[in-house]
Amino acid sequence: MAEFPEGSAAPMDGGADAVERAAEAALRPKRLDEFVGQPVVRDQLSLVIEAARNRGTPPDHVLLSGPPGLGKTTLAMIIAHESSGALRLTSGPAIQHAGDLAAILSSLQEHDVLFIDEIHRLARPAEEMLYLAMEDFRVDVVVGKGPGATSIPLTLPPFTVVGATTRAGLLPAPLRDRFGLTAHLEFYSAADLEQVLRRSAGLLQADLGADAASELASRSRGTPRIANRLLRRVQDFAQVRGTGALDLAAAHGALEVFEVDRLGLDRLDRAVLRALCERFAGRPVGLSTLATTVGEEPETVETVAEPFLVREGLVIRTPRGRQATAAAYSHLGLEAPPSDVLFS
Ligand SMILES: Nc1ncnc2c1ncn2[C@@H]1O[C@H](COP(=O)(O)OP(=O)(O)OP(=O)(O)O)[C@@H](O)[C@H]1O
Repeated sequence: MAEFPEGSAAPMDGGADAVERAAEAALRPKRLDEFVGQPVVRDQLSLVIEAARNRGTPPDHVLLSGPPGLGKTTLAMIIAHESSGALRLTSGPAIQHAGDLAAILSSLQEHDVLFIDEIHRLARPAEEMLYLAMEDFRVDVVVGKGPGATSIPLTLPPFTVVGATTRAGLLPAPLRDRFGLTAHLEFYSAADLEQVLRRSAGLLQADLGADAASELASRSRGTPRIANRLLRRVQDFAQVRGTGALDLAAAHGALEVFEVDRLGLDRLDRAVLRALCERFAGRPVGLSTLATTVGEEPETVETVAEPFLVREGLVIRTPRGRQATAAAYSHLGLEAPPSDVLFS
């Protein structure tokens, strides 16, 4: 299991390199009152954390769901910070065997916050071990093999599990039920993203123009991670090809170089839309066929591209598959097929 100093990055984004991750970590809010937007989730967490603090117990287990880059890891770090616990990070795919989880659980200290990213990908035996640990603060450690194996019950100190998932629907009900608080993170409004950008520019000691902030906010796919990345690309552009100022011209220049379109869609988003509109001519398409067409994993299409395209009304999910809407055609500058094809 990886342990990271508070505020450092989790090993969460296969595509981001170490430099990007370090830059991301530097911009992470450390306290709940620095966390922008998501007022419902913030309010719920603040209540749970304060009540636990008053009781002298760790906060109840928390499940965070939502698309990538909306702040799940950041919130886990904040929960640890606000409840004066140490943060321990791991992920569902990193736990291959129940023994891996037993080792992690048996090393926990009182008030630790155990963050399990992609918790929907935990193997079944580990999942069952986690039920017991979350409910009774107990783990059965198996010693030896075969008929001579014995199980030694181990009492764990009180701790908090923060689970993160992009696919809450895949979590088995018994695991979901062990979380005292389930919070869903929504895409951010442009106004919230402007605030994220202003805060990040302040930390980077960069003077971000108001119109540049507003332009970047509206092109960040409702996602703070993307807003922060765009900000850094605007800094690059301003430094190399601009006047040094983070103004609207530098924002437009960077957005063009990095092929971010009017709605903030990126290469994968547009590939999905093009496949639905051109290749499949507006007919419903199954997820795996769509993923193969754009050369991505089905899970990536479903969790990374699709939620925003659906929110923007460019794609709809029907029982027969994914379908482009008339707005998708219009966004790509294509003529939409007759409505009896589009909504057949
Ligand atoms: N509400 C927020 N206010 C300010 N910054 C935020 C907020 N949410 C996220 N960020 C910033 O966005 C970046 C990505 O956030 P984070 O890593 O927590 O997302 P995530 O949901 O855990 O993503 P993933 O599912 O890919 O692991 C971080 O650098 C963080 O600083």
